[in-house]
Amino acid sequence: MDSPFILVNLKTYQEGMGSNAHRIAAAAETVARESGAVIGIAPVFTEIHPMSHHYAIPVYAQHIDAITPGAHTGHILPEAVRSAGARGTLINHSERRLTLADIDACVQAARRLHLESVVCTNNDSTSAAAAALGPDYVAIEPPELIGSGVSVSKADPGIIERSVNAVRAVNPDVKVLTGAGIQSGECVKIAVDLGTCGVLLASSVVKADDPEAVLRDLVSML
Ligand SMILES: O=C(CO)COP(=O)(O)O
Repeated sequence: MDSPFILVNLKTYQEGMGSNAHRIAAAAETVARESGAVIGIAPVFTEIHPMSHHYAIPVYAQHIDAITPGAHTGHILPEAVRSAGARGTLINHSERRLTLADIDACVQAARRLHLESVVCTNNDSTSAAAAALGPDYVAIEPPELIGSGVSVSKADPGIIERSVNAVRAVNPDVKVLTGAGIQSGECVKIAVDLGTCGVLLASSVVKADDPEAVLRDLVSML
C-alpha cells in the first residue's frame, strides 16, 4: 500500500488562519517526516502560495470553479491554484457543493493541469457517481457527522465499506478517503482497515491546543 494520506482542511476557521495556519503546516511537516505518512493541508486560497513555498508538504485548494481563463469575476481559476503551487484540490466539499456537470468539469480541469482531484461525496451512491468521473480520490464524508466530534469510523463504518466497494466496482484506479469527526489514530486505522488510503479531517487538528500532538496520534497506529 502507498503511504497513508492525512489531508487537513483548514476551512475558514479562525484557528486555521495566519500564524496558526503556519503552526499547523510546520507540525504537519514534522510529523510527516517522522512517520512516513503523507500529510497534506488545504488552507484558505491566499495561503496556498506561501504554504507551498515554505513547507515540504503537499498543499491543496479547498475548491476550484469550473471556468477557463477569461471574463469571470470573483471565481477560483484552476490555473491560478496550480500556479500558486497547489498539488491538488478538493471538489464538491459538503460546505461547497457543485452540480454534477461542474464536478465533471472541475475533474477534467484538474487532470489537464496535473492537479490531484479529491471529490467529496455524502453517501455510497454519490461515491459511485463521483468515481465514474475518474478523479484521483473520492472522499466520503457523511454531512451529519462533519464537525460533530463523532467519528465516521466509529459511528458509521458501513458507509465507508459501502463506498469503498462502490468506487472499486466503478473504477478501481480511484482511491478512497473518508472524513467527518476523525480525531485519533484508532479512527484512522479503522478507515484504512476498511480499504481507504487515508482521511480528510479538520476540527480535531485545526482547533487543537497542540496540533502536532493530534497529528502524531493520528498516524500512531499505521
Ligand atoms: O469536512 C471535513 C473535512 O473536509 C471534516 O471536518 P471535521 O474533521 O471537523 O469533522
